[in-house]
Amino acid sequence: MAPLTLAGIERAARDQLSPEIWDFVEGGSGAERTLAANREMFGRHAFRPRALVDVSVCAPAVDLLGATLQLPVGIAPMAYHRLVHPDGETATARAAGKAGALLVAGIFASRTLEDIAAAATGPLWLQLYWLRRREALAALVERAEAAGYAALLLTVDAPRIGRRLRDLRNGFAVPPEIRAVNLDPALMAASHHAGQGSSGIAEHAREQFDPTLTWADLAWLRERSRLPLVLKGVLTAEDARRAADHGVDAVVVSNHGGRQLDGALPALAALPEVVDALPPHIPALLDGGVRSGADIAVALALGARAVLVGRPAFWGLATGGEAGVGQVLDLLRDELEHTMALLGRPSVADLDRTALAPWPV
Ligand SMILES: Cc1cc2nc3c(=O)[nH]c(=O)nc-3n(C[C@H](O)[C@H](O)[C@H](O)COP(=O)(O)O)c2cc1C
Ligand SMILES: CCCCCCC(=O)C(=O)O
Repeated sequence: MAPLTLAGIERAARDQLSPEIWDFVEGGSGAERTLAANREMFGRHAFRPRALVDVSVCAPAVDLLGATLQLPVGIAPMAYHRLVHPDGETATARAAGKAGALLVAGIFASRTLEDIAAAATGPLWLQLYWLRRREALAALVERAEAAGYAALLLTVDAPRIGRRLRDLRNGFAVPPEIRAVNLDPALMAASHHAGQGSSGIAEHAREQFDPTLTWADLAWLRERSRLPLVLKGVLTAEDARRAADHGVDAVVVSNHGGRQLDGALPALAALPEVVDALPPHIPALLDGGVRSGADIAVALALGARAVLVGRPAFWGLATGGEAGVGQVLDLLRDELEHTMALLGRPSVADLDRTALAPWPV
């Protein structure tokens, strides 16, 4: 029987992957408090269902930066999809397109930006880290525009890589046959070697990520591209207001899936203050701990325009390539429509804070 929950797909994925890769995917930073809290926050909300509403048609479609998503879900940017399946990002792109979901390809994609774009049939964004070598960034932006990417997403919660104890203990390094093919190999050398008590990921970031990045630098990126700009890693009202002041087009409320600052606010807890601080024309997305359609309904009710899922996409990819990612997205769609029907809120516009109450303790 096909898995009935994402947890079933997660269990199957664990059997497919080596312990080191499993730890890299699943792990968080420090004591993994934020990783756990991302999930726990969803359990703090109860639904307030309304009766006698016509729910014969439940429509989860939303508009996002000029595109329609049939499913208010995107696949979060993740490095190296080929770590978990030989087809890598092109399989993910095909599955996202079929499901009407967004794909955010990562700067450390293991397939070329052009191959990913050719496989994509839905909205496609490119994620960037701010590298010290700005000319490498500029070249990527130019390629992304030419290949038809619809937005640039800049990750702003990683001036350095979080202390991921599992990776440090495992001495995790990216296997030599898996490459960030869109970047000069010389830039990526450190990611393939783990020093004593370190990981290749941490070494690479120390060498290549620019920790001097500030709000003033966003103008440099704006000058190089007319694509909408999305900031990922906003957790406070203060930063949401600054993002709006700097003309950002959308933000992702995210703590990087608990992989960066351990002890940072759970993403769902930060969502209302960010939404309330943004002007209505700037949408907020949320990622971190979304594992079911009911979770998506909670996030939308708290004001997210859409959610991103990270690890679940890798579970699907590991277990079945394109079909596996499709299974994850189809499950999320079925569960979301089911929740909307039983909640008496048949469209996304009906999902607002009146749909929720604090879970009674
Ligand atoms: C294996 C893995 C690789 C990731 N790589 C990136 C990346 O390259 N850039 C980035 O902005 N976020 C990266 N993330 C974070 C995700 O974009 C996202 O914020 C997080 O996975 C959401 O939490 P979830 O996994 O609980 O859904 C990565 C996450 C994982 C699990
Ligand atoms: C080798 C480059 C660093 C990849 C970092 C990927 C990432 O953001 C993650 O959370 O892992």
